[in-house]
Amino acid sequence: MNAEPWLALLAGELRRQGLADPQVATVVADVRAHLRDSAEDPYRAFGAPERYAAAVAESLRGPASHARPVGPVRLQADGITKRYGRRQVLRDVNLTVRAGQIAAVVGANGCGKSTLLNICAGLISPDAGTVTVHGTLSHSPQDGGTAPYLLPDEHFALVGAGKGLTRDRSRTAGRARAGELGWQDVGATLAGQLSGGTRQKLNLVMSTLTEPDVLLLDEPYQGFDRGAYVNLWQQLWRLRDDGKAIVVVTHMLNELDQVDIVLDLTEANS
Ligand SMILES: Nc1ncnc2c1ncn2[C@@H]1O[C@H](COP(=O)(O)OP(=O)(O)OP(=O)(O)O)[C@@H](O)[C@H]1O
Repeated sequence: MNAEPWLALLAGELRRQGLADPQVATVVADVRAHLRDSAEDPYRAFGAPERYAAAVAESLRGPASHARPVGPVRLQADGITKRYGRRQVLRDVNLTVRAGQIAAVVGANGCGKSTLLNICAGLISPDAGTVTVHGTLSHSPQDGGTAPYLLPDEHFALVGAGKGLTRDRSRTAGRARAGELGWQDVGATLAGQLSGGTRQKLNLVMSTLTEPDVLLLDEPYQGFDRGAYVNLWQQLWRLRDDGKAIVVVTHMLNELDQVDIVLDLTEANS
């Protein structure tokens, strides 16, 4: 659908909220890119423009004021630099996340968010810099990660087996996590035949099933409807309260006041 009328309303509301023109342009460009990539209806993805604008404005006014108890460092990325051929993607990026913290990695399309997550997950090497992980780690990539000819329960069993869980316990735990995301009818549909949003929920459940100390999530809400999106953040806040260190790549700026660290890679690389 044509998202431009919704984006025009958003821009007007952001200005009314007191954002400067460059900030408005950045927010609108990010949202436009997200809508283009996801092909989602803006009302479904972001809700009413005035409400989204109000939430973004509140996020940008400052980080969460409530002090939260945090634990030891779980993930430390120091001086991460990466180039692909001539293209410098990451330049001296630093990120420290402690137990009980959520870090949001934000920035324009192509600024290196997934690259940073892949480096933190150990999937690719940086040209310079180090990543130290204290504890177990799980990574939920932006796409892929599920096997099209396996059932959701079989995914749970495979992941659970890695942690020594029986098939039954894995299925029970997986279905419970799925239920928290509003996915109740985990049944006989192969992963390849699930809707995109439901497949993303499967990805997310697999990532959290083993109770990792560090959870890396790359745009985990893609294809989610509004209810599932809300459930996702509630699940992340619960995991944070349980002492997990979470890094989430997001284009959804309205939740930034609910995270502990914001790493803007567009700014970091400029
Ligand atoms: N294996 C690769 N080889 C060459 N270039 C790559 C490779 N992977 C990523 N890039 C490039 O590096 C840049 C950063 O990509 P990355 O996927 O990390 O960005 P991103 O911030 O996650 O983007 P988006 O918001 O669109 O998901 C892009 O220009 C991309 O084309």
